[in-house]
Amino acid sequence: MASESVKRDWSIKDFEVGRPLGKGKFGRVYVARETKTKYIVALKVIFKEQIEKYKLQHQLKREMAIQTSLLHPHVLRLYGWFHDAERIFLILEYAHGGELYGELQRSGHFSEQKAATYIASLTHALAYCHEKHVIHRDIKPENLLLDHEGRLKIADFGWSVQSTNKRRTMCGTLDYLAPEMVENRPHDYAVDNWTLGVLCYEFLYGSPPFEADGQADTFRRIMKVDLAFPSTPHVSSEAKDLITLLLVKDSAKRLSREKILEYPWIVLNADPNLICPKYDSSQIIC
Ligand SMILES: Cc1nn(C)cc1-c1nc2c(-c3cnn(Cc4ccccc4)c3)c(Cl)cnc2[nH]1
Repeated sequence: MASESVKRDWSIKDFEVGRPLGKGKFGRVYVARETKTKYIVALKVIFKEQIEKYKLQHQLKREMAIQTSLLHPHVLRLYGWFHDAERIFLILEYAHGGELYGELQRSGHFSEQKAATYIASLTHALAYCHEKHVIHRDIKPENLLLDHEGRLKIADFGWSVQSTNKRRTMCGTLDYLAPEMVENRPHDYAVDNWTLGVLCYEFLYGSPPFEADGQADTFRRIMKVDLAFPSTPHVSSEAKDLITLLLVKDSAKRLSREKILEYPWIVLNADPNLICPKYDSSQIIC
């Protein structure tokens, strides 16, 4: 996709569209093959009518601008886009390994090695995003994909923002919300650190730490940081300590990205073969 990805006049004729991969509220994602190069991509099809109905033009433009600008091995690439009368097409990197959420549902929970590898991958990706003043704000297992070697890829920047000023107003989805987002207070990069704590817990126990029957109960549990660790032999006290250092109500006191990557449980368990701090100059960036 190297030279083609800078092509300005893509159309649906440039692709052989295959099976649907998933569906979101505003459209579906299909696997597709670029006809000339045979390059496999994911084609996200969004209906203009839906975007107009929910007044999401600005959010979609922001998602596209942000994801196009991000170049990191653990962030799904947005190679380009095009549109016709009814639809907008996003040409996305295809993640051959599918949705991490499906793997978590099938296995029930991950090993400490797999959980630490995914948390380290996410931390590198977030460090990169935060350097570019991007807060994802909606990291959850449903937005995480895997490549053919099992490397994690963050997808769907629909709720991310380019944060030039320090604090932002609220949005986001339930179980992964930091307290400052639940209270609709301005928030910054530290919300993604909280989410790393929620995800580490969910990777190891199979469900998020503040899960409850209704939204009000989940909100209350988040605000109280009502954190409990079921007794199980497959989760070490070191893992629980890391989660506890991330799920801190005061955002300024959450473990920093640098400290996460140096944390002994991460260093001991993460697989360096599946973690890419960044693209190096020798890698061909399509
Ligand atoms: C599923 C699946 N199974 N296998 C073997 C590969 C995949 C795969 N899926 C993707 C996908 C993919 C699919 N659905 N979704 C979820 C979604 C759908 C619509 C709007 C927003 C989010 C992402 C992508 Cl983008 C990019 N690459 C993908 N690869």
